[in-house]
Amino acid sequence: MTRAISLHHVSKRYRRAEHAVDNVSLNVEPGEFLVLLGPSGCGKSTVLRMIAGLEDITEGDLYLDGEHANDIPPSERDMAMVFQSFALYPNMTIRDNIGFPLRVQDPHADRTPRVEETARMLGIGDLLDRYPRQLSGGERQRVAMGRAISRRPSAFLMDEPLSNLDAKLRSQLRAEIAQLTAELGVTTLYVTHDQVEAMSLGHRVAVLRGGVLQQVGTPREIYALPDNVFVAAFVGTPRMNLLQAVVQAPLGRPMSIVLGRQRLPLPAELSADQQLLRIQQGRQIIVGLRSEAARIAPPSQARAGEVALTGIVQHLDYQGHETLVHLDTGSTPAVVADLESPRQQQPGSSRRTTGPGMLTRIKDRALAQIAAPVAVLDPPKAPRQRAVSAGDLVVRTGADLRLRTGAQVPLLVDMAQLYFFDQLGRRICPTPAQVPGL
Ligand SMILES: Nc1ncnc2c1ncn2[C@@H]1O[C@H](COP(=O)(O)OP(=O)(O)OP(=O)(O)O)[C@@H](O)[C@H]1O
Repeated sequence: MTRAISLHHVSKRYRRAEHAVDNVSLNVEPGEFLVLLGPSGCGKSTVLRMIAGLEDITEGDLYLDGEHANDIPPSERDMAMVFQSFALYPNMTIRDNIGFPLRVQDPHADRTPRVEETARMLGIGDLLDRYPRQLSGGERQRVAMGRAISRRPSAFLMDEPLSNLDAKLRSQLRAEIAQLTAELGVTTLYVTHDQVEAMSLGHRVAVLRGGVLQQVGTPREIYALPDNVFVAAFVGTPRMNLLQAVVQAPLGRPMSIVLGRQRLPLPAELSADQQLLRIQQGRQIIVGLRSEAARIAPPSQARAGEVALTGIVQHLDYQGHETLVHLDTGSTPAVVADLESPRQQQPGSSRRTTGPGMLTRIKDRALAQIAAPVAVLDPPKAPRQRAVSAGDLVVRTGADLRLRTGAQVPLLVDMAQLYFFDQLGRRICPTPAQVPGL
């Protein structure tokens, strides 16, 4: 049997500390693979542990198959957890490790068929008589998985099970986990801070920040229609470029988006989506563009819907099959609070910042209005003193394009691929109707 798991306005506070999990509501369908994604400390493990019954729920309700489950003891929830650390019994063989939950369930039952079938599914059938110390990290994590699945629980709760493994093994085991859980058809909640893992594994992904659920959707929805700048910046590699901008909508003249010292003209005939920007006239907004939304090419090669900018090459990030070009276009990146690895400014940068006091005040004010997104913008008309920077825009090019740092290059931006977010970081457009194939 596989379970439906439902959280209704669930919060967790550890003693008097602030919320580790704040008013999370989430439905996981039977047989679904749902990934909880977010930076370190955002409350992912706490959500998982509350579902497992290892943590009390401070407020709100948990339902398992529709039954109120806040007070059901962990042993009666019929769930199996897999942790980051393998935690195998060192003095037991692999056979006994995998069979251990079955022994607890029924000491007299013949465990052999189930243990051998489980080991076969995980490709460790030939390791059953070894001890954990005689296995590699990947093999040990397979055994840990085997122990979780041997008694066929109704749900798997996996807490960063692959994070101790090297990249190659991680990607191999990721594929195996996807296959295995699909084969077993068991509801799975999987915690990770790795967006690549989340996007490749989850039927749906739930993004958390600071204990607050930001967005739940299929990987495609999360990538194509991020609800706010946090999700936009957290999902996708390289990170979405997020630039501070101002909307100019003069009466009787075409609208444009001012990005520092350059501007993006909008067509005279605005799409329904672009009309939504009109009410932002004169306000600061955030423009988001993924690195594939702009290309290095002269205005003469512009296709319909592309507009020209220029940038100065700051840094070339050679990736083998492509190069990521870091450019300075004279605009100012928006700061997204709580991102694990915000884009660093290079040493020597003397760009004016708002300072920690100001940042905190703006952030607090934003949080007071909405519990979710926070973007921090420079105050309007802040004098900009720019020196060396890591650039404000990253663009992909073919690896064979020869560029040198310091050179000015022409850019073409595909206006159809832009995202616009309001001052608090909430998406204004595109609207779902504008994104085909979702
Ligand atoms: N037992 C505890 N007592 C007090 N605070 C705790 C406890 N466990 C977790 N926290 C706090 O709750 C918040 C959420 O922690 P949690 O472990 O759920 O985050 P996470 O997203 O899983 O992080 P990571 O990816 O680093 O494991 C953090 O601020 C953490 O310090």
